[in-house]
Amino acid sequence: MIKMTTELFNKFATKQEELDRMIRTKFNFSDDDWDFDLDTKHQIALKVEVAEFINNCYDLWKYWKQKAVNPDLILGEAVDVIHFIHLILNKRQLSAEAHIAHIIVERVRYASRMSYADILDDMLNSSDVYEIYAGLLLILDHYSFTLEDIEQAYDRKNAENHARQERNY
Ligand SMILES: O=c1ccn([C@H]2C[C@H](O)[C@@H](COP(=O)(O)O)O2)c(=O)[nH]1
Repeated sequence: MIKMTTELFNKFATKQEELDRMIRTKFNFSDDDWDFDLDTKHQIALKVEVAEFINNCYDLWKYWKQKAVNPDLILGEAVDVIHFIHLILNKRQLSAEAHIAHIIVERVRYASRMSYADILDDMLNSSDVYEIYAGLLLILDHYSFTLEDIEQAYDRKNAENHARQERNY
């Protein structure tokens, strides 16, 4: 079972804030723009990444497809979801411990669920970042990814996001 640690949660929160601060400065957004005006756009971004993640976990729901899933693509989409989750959570004034407690509540709720498809369905329909985070970690665990895999993939994508902005992609 993947268990998010306070240490890794804080690391993601900090690296996300560094990336987002650079993007805010580059595109001249005030803190208020970020917290309020851009909120809808952040919600859209999260939903789109969740859908892309689910589309790559197709062996859990595309009963008509036999091709093996691509673990690298699944992990890559998962860390895009994690970027936008931490972007949104950074707007809330809560400790890492409090955030993790919310994730655990959702994980326990999922434990009574029937299938992984039910979890994906919940993630797709949810606007609750804790529910999405808990579902994501359960699905990644199902594919045998570890917390270390997630950390490495996040670090790689975070560096790529900085590089993309440097070259104005
Ligand atoms: O304010 C932002 C905007 C984008 N991203 C990151 C999250 C994803 O890893 C990636 C998605 O970008 P596209 O591939 O959808 O362009 O950008 C942020 O972290 N903060």
